[in-house]
Amino acid sequence: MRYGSTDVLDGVSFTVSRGEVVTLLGPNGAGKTTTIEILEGFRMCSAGVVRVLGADPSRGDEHWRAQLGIVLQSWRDHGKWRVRDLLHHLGLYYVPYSTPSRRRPIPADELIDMVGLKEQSNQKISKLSGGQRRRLDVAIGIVGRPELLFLDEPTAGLDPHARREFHDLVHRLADLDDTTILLTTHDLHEAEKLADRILILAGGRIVADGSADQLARNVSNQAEVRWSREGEFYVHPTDDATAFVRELLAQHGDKIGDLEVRRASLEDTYMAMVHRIETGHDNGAVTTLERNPR
Ligand SMILES: Nc1ncnc2c1ncn2[C@@H]1O[C@H](COP(=O)(O)OP(=O)(O)OP(=O)(O)O)[C@@H](O)[C@H]1O
Repeated sequence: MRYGSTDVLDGVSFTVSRGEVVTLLGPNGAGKTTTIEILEGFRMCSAGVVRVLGADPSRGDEHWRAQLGIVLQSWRDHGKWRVRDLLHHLGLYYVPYSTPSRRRPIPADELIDMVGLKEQSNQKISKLSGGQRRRLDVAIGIVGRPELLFLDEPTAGLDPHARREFHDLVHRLADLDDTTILLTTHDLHEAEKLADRILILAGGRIVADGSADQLARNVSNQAEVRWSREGEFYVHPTDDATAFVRELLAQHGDKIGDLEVRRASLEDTYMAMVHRIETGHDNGAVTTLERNPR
């Protein structure tokens, strides 16, 4: 993908299966929004082939568009509308696309309940707080019970409680409605919690593709074993934590306490991979690993 004479995406290639929750991570300016906008049909790519639900997004018709849910990074419209009225009104667009297996739209009151806006349902949108506005954005994104949902930094501005509720909602959409979800976030804990699969975009290309656990193991196979014995605390790095712990217990049995095995976190992995790209120590290969069953 090229803006003017600058290539911002180059050779980005991935497939997402139905019902999968995929998180796109990457530093500011890596091209996450550009990627999502191409998939949504909002931006034409300058080269390459893109298929979303079987269609070229730049030529997607109304029927194709009705299968998608989109939550953009930010938008500020409909200030004079009241929450319930807007959701009801937007829902009407999806009525012709309802099927026996996928009832469309989600009724406004059910939706309001799902995103935790019951107390604000009759409030004007211009009066909502930033976090409440974000919940409304998510409600607008899912009103048509989408097959495929794009979420661009959906939890920016949400408090911890709202964030947790949003995570439950994502799991519910994926598990109960078999919704395929592609989201971007800068919150690595969130990525780890939500994603079946993580794609890391850096330097205009995908540098890693796998579950959080698999990515961590790829960066470092070493685990850290921590324990206490007779009031002393110990730490030992090892490539085979299971064998080490077995031996430790065989030698010291009941005297071992506070046993912990720690692996590299997603943050360690992410930092290492992005650092490799930014310092030019990358070999150009994509780290592709198995997927994580939810
Ligand atoms: N309309 C545009 N015209 C020219 N360049 C653009 C345009 N939109 C984005 N870019 C550039 O393309 C690159 C990728 O931007 P993009 O918004 O896709 O990144 P991002 O990964 O979503 O970033 P962030 O995490 O900051 O949201 C950046 O270098 C940006 O400056």
